[in-house]
Amino acid sequence: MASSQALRSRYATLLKQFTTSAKEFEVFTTVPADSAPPTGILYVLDSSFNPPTRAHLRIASTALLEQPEPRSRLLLLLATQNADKPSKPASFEDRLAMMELFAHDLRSHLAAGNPSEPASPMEHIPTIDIAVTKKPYFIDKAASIAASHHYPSPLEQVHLTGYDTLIRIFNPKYYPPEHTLQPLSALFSQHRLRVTLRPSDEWGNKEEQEEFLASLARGDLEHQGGRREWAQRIQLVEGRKPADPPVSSTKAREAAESAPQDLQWLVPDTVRQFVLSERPYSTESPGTRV
Ligand SMILES: Nc1ncnc2c1ncn2[C@@H]1O[C@H](COP(=O)(O)OP(=O)(O)OP(=O)(O)O)[C@@H](O)[C@H]1O
Ligand SMILES: NC(=O)c1ccc[n+]([C@@H]2O[C@H](COP(=O)(O)O)[C@@H](O)[C@H]2O)c1
Repeated sequence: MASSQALRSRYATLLKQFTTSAKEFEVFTTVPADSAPPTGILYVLDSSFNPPTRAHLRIASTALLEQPEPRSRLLLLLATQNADKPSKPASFEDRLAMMELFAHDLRSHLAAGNPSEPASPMEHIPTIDIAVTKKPYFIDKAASIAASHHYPSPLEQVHLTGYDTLIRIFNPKYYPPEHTLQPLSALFSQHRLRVTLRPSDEWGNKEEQEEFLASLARGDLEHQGGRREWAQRIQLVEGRKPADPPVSSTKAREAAESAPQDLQWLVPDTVRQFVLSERPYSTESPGTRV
C-alpha cells in the first residue's frame, strides 16, 4: 500500500478537482481496484470519518455479515459539508487516507470472520468504495449516488446510520420551505436505513430508542408527513454491549492528544498507526486546518 504521505497527496489532488467541479458525488478509490460492478445491495456508511472508529467498523461489518454476498458493495462516503458541524481538523485528505486504511482493516476483519470458522478467501469479501459528496442531507446523498451512474441502476441503497442520525433525518427543520417530512418519500420509496442503537443520556436508552420506530409505525408522525409504512424500511440493530465503553470520533480525537493508549480500543489498528505517526489532530501538525 502507498505511504501515508503518498495517500495524502493523491487525495489532496482529487479533492481539489472535485471541489471545483460541478459534481455532487465522486468515487475516488475502489478496494480492490479491479472489482466487477455490484449486483447486490449498496451499503452506504456516510460519516465525517474524523477519524474512522471501531464503532464504524462494527456498523459496517455487522451489516455485511448479516447477509453475506460478495456482489454487494460498501460505500464509505465522506461528507465534505455537514448538516450541523463546522469544518475542523483533521483535513479532508487525512480523513480520506484514514478511510482507505480503514477499508483494508475492515476487509481483513471480514475475512477473519468468526474465530471458530475457517477464514474466507479475500475474493469472497465485498468490495469497498471510498467517495465524497457535497450533500449534507440523506435524501440528496441518495439521489446524487444514483444520478452519478457510477453503479448499475436500479440498485437498492441501505444507509448505515446510528440512532442519533435517524432522529436528525426525521427532524423537519432540515426540510425547508414547508418543514414537513414529505421529502423523505424519495428516500424510503427506493432505499432503506439500517440503524444502530446508540444508548446515551442525550439520546435515551434502548427502549426509548425502539419506541421511536414503534411510534412511526403507529402513524404518530403522520401530522408532520411521516408515513407509517416507512417503519418497514428501517431496521434497528443492537450496538455495543452495555458493559462496553461508548466509542465515538470525538473520544478518539481527544485520546490522540491526551491518552494515546485508548486509541487501541477506539480505532482500528492501521488508523491508530496513522494517527500516532501523522498526528492529524495536533495543533502543531503542518496538515492541520483551524
Ligand atoms: N458508537 C456508535 N453507535 C452507533 N452509531 C454510531 C456510533 N458512532 C458513530 N455512529 C454513527 O455512524 C455515523 C457516522 O458517525 P460520525 O462520523 O458522526 O461519528 P461520531 O462518532 O458520532 O462523530 P463525532 O464524535 O465527531 O460527532 C452516524 O450515523 C452515527 O450515528
Ligand atoms: N436530515 C438529514 O439528512 C441530516 C441531518 C443531520 C445530519 N445529517 C448528516 O449525517 C451525517 C453524520 O452527521 P454527524 O457527523 O453530525 O453525526 C453527516 O453527513 C450529516 O450531514 C443529515
